[in-house]
Amino acid sequence: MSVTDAYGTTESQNSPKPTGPRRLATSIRDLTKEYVLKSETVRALRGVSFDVPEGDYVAIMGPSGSGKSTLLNMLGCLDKPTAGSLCLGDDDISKMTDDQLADIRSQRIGFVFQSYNLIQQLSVVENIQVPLYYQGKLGPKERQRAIELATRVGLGDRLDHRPNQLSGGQQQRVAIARSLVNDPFFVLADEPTGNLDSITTDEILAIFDQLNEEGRTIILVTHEDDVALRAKRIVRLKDGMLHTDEPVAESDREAMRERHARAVAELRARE
Ligand SMILES: Nc1ncnc2c1ncn2[C@@H]1O[C@H](COP(=O)(O)OP(=O)(O)OP(=O)(O)O)[C@@H](O)[C@H]1O
Repeated sequence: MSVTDAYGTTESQNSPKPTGPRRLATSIRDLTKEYVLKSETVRALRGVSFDVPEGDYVAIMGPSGSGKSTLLNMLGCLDKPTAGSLCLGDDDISKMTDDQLADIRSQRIGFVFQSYNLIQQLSVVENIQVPLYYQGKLGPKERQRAIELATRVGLGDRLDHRPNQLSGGQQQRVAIARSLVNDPFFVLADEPTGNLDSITTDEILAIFDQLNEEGRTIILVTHEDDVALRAKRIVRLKDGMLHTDEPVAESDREAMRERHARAVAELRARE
């Protein structure tokens, strides 16, 4: 299946990005998801609509049961909506076959999970290459790209280490590098700092800041206000509906970055 962008052009990994109006990384319209159980139907999403332009940095929040994981599953092409649409470029995932969903999931979505989800038997470089493996792309060029990404996230001196020889923060860096290897529509991060201490959380959020400054689109699910306030925009779900969708003022983002940096400096001084 070819993957086309919002202008109908087929994208390749290195295709130059056209200038002009901002393209959409994803467009969500009246997204509805119902789970049919024996005795009841759970309406997990009830008509959610919003767009994510390329280069945006969105935090998705909401109380337990509000539909965040359900939305994340669809953004990650792990599940299809009951009604409504979710477009990645011009492709609506609700119209895709399971095979097409699997292709787009492995080729154009970058996942970062709370629990890193690395393969213990593989080295840092090999873990970063895993999404390419599923496309049969494992030549020297791809290995070089994985090495560059490892170096990019500060693991240039850990290329042959296994996950169990790395700290939690280093493992999450591997996961971030892996998420970028396919030049994804967006990086989809599910509570990426949930298992990390505050120093490491700040380091990981700094990597996201940097990636976003370079134009990467980031969609992140979090329960933590401090993490959400590093994003450019916060979408809140409530009872399966979009409750609020608000930009984060640059001054608030900067204040949060400074607060994190101060906290890290204080912790380091105590060590
Ligand atoms: N596979 C499923 N079958 C039936 N109901 C489900 C299923 N998955 C989720 N739900 C229900 O859909 C609603 C939304 O769940 P979801 O997991 O998306 O919420 P959430 O915001 O991610 O919650 P949390 O923050 O606790 O992870 C809940 O009422 C949940 O019980």
